Amino acid sequence: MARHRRTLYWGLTATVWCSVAASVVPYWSGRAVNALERQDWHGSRVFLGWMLGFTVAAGIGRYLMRNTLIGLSREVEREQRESLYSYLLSRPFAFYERQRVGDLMSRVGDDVGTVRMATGPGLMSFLQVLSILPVTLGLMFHTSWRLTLAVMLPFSFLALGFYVIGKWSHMVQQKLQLAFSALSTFSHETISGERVVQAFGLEEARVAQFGTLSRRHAMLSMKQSVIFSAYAPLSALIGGMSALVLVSYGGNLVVHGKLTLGDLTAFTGFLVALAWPMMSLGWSANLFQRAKAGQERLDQLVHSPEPALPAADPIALPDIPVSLSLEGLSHRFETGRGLGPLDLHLTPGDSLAVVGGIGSGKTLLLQVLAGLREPQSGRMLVDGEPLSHATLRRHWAGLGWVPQEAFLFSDTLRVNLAMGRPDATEEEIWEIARVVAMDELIRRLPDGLDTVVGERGVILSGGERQRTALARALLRRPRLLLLDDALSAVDAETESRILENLRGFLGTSTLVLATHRVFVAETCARVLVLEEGLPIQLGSPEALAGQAGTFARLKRLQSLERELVRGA
Ligand SMILES: Nc1ncnc2c1ncn2[C@@H]1O[C@H](COP(=O)(O)OP(=O)(O)OP(=O)(O)O)[C@@H](O)[C@H]1O
Repeated sequence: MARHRRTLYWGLTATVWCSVAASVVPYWSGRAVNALERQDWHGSRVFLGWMLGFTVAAGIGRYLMRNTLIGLSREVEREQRESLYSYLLSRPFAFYERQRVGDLMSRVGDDVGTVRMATGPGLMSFLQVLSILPVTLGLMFHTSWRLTLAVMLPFSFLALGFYVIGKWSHMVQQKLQLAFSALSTFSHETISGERVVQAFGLEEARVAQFGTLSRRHAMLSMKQSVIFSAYAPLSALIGGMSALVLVSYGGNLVVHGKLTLGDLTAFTGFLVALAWPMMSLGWSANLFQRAKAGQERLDQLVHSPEPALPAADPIALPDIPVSLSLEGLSHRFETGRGLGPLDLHLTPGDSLAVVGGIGSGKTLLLQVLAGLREPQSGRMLVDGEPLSHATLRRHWAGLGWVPQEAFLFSDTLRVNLAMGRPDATEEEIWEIARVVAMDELIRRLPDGLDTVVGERGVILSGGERQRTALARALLRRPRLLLLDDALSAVDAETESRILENLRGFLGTSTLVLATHRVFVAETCARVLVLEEGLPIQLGSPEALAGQAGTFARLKRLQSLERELVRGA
């Protein structure tokens, strides 16, 4: 809000204007009644004129106040959402391993919304009370200090009531937001995995689980509504008590000639003018409690321990492939599984295949080489320089990384392909399409390169998505290409063709690929075999095939398998 001080001052000015004008109306109505009592027709008309004038002024002030303050809250909401969005995009890989998407969505959506309600309607009501109270109270004291003290006495209980209800509301709101986040996480997961849910007939169980979470959310919402609805009756009770005091004590003062009838009328107007702001004070206190709980959750999110990624500035890269060295590198999880310790050296233009069983650490190694995962011990040198926060963007600028799960955006094929090279020409795109053997496919698509591929590339098959992801990486002409089982969904024949094409296309780029297929590994100059995260064999495929060990065993098995397939 501090950034919008000027708008805030304008809003505050409009609020004061509106409140002062509204508070003064009863004063003129009192004077008009007194004039009528004296049968001073001219005076009463003048006073009624003033009344009308201030009512119009209050109306204009109210319009400006709402326009400025509610508009400001929408602006602050937009800024908060955008800054959260760019905050999220500047988080490293480790941050996302801890997060649940549904929870993030509920924070960026719901929690930001609670903050807006406080900075908009909440703040406006609060400012209205602050500005209306001194003027109205001043006029009331000026008219009769005895009656002012008497009618204001019940209002002191209101503050106590609001305090107790506010504390309770904050507690419930924290639980409510957690319940909403659980609901949102669960539904996001179910909808993302909808095919698995349906294929395994899990609908009923998921619906029942959703029902449990939804009931908890509904129960807490009801509780919050009950708390919220306590404000109005409490305010009405206190307001009623004040009116009772006004009629009994004020009437008594009029009877004994200590107060005029006009003053009593003015007091009624003052009480009406005070009633709404006093009632809305409870409402705005509740909004502040909700916003406090929401902002606490947003603060937790933006105080993550991981440092932000360095800014993505344009980088000029050397025109030669990368050299990489891993020295005593290790990354182990709490379970003891993981990678390393490992020493490895890759000269510029080297090609290495990483082979191993399920969970042997292939993906982890590629994530470390990609600079996505920081190793717990040891270090990685890129072109002889340790990879650090300062050199990370430089490393990424020359990197082509194709993960196991190809991720496509719900845009055209062209946008998905040219994501890392928006300036790529039509010829370049087609050249790459031929390398990854998808030129035929593109021609068959209804709008060719301009076909929209749907969410996560739903209109493409797994193998087609993988080839698109590979083409996207190749279009960048990377100095280092990392393929994490990137063609696992492509048939063996097409994979051989793509690898053949790749050899010609890549030229001297440094290549590391993780694979389960021996014939893929054989296209590389060297093979590293991992077991339980440890290197158990390293050498040329020919040398490893001649040694007794995992690689030779895998080669025998897979050759047999291929013979059988060919025979069939
Ligand atoms: N975020 C994580 N938290 C805990 N353990 C993990 C995490 N990521 C990976 N692991 C563990 O580290 C080990 C190596 O995982 P990795 O994904 O590198 O295997 P992989 O060789 O690529 O397997 P696959 O061939 O099945 O893809 C596995 O035992 C896995 O359970």
